[in-house]
Amino acid sequence: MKYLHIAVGIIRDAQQRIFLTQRSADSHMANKWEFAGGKLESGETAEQALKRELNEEVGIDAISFLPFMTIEHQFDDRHVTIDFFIVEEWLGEPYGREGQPQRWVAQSELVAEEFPPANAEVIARLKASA
Ligand SMILES: Nc1nc2c([nH]c(=O)n2[C@@H]2O[C@H](COP(=O)(O)OP(=O)(O)OP(=O)(O)O)[C@@H](O)[C@H]2O)c(=O)[nH]1
Ligand SMILES: [Mg+2]
Repeated sequence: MKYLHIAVGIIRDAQQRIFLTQRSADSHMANKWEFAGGKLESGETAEQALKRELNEEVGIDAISFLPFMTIEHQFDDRHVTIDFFIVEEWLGEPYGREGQPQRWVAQSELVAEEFPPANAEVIARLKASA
């Protein structure tokens, strides 16, 4: 069993829209929509990994972010711990820097089934507070 620690950013603009990217066809949870982020490298804190991943994947420099929730999820082949952060201040304009499809969605219109199952509780909480 693989144990992964992941940091992801829920990038939210002033109109309460959230920036999503689509996972590639050959990745775990292929074609699902996601919040940008990825695995902590050795020696990194979740905050450091978040900043690095947001720069690599969506081309922004995160200026301020707050912990939103931490989820543990058991997939068939891996156990993940995901630290979700709300990101509301950044430099640059987010885009799919690795060529991945992107879109902005109103927080109230997020659809849980479009994301990996590990995200269910996060989506429910975001919609409840929209
Ligand atoms: N980035 C991201 N990963 C998620 C989310 N929800 C979720 O279950 N995951 C899972 O968490 C893991 C994150 O890995 P990743 O593929 O983004 O990691 P990474 O950017 O370091 O990728 P790499 O090692 O392929 O370069 C995957 O198993 C992915 O399916 C989410 O909202 N965002
Ligand atoms: Mg990633």
